Amino acid sequence: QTGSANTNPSDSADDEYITNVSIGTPAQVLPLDFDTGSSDLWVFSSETPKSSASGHVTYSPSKSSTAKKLSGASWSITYGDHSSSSGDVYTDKVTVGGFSVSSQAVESATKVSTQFVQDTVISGLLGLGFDVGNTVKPRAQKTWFSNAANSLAQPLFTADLKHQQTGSYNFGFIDTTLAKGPIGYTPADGSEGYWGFTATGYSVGGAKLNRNSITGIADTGTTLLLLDDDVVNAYYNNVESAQYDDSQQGVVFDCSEDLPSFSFGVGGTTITIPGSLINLTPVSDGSSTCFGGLQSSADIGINIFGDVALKAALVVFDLGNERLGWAQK
Ligand SMILES: N#Cc1c(N)n[nH]c1N1CCCC1
Repeated sequence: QTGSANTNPSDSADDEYITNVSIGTPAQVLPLDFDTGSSDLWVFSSETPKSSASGHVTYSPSKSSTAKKLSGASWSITYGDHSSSSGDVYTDKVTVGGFSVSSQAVESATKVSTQFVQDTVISGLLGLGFDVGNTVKPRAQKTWFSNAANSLAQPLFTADLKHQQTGSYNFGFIDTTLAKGPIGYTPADGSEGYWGFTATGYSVGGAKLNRNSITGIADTGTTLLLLDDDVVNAYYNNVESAQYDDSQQGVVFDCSEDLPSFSFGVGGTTITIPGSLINLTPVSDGSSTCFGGLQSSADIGINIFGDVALKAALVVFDLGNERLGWAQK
């Protein structure tokens, strides 16, 4: 068995990607942010304060004949950007791309932070990280993918995110026609709950890859490519107008710049991010100053291959073999 779901950028900056998920009986369809960097499936619900839920599609367990309260269970999560949410837990049928998990932990939000209240295009997150990262207490719950894995044709999923176009999350199969190059596989470290891996080197503007390895995570829930300062500087030294903008909290440059590509080696293959994907968006509507898609990870303490990097590749999240596959597209 397999599943295939379309995913769409939330706005003109590809800030996040929205995927519809069916929860309960009859189906309640919620737009969720699929996040390989976390491991909770949580939603805005009938239990979310009305003022916070305004503008959001919500899940009502009382309207689902298959919903069951998970007695005594609670959850609370804080993300790296300091956004947070918490609440209680139900189990219900959850269908993604036509594949159903009959009893999935659906974490209902009784509290959500301002960032989520304001982000009305999503109704929550579907974590695709490792189960060790799940925040439900007293007993951690499995992710939707973890519950699905044994019934899928293969215990893997792929992410095909695109710039300003519809992409896909496929479950249980690899559609190699989505890629232009071979899939390079490398071991994945799930011990922290993330999909950790090591790139073997990098280069700017089509030069030969160096041998400076980069260890980081493949994270669909992060917009940017966040790397060490020495890598960021090596890149922007090639961008004449690049400067650090305190108010924007990042490197900006003239939108008219012809940006170099950024390449990294992984699993014996090379993934090249075209410069166009690194010109993320004007700092404000109509501005001729643009914000960089490559920024420093120094304040985070972990390198994050977020959507800017993922948009250049077909990425295979292979749980069965504890490995990540990257293919140029
Ligand atoms: N910060 C952060 C973060 C991350 N590294 N992966 N997913 C994240 N979020 C999902 C929703 C809010 C933040």
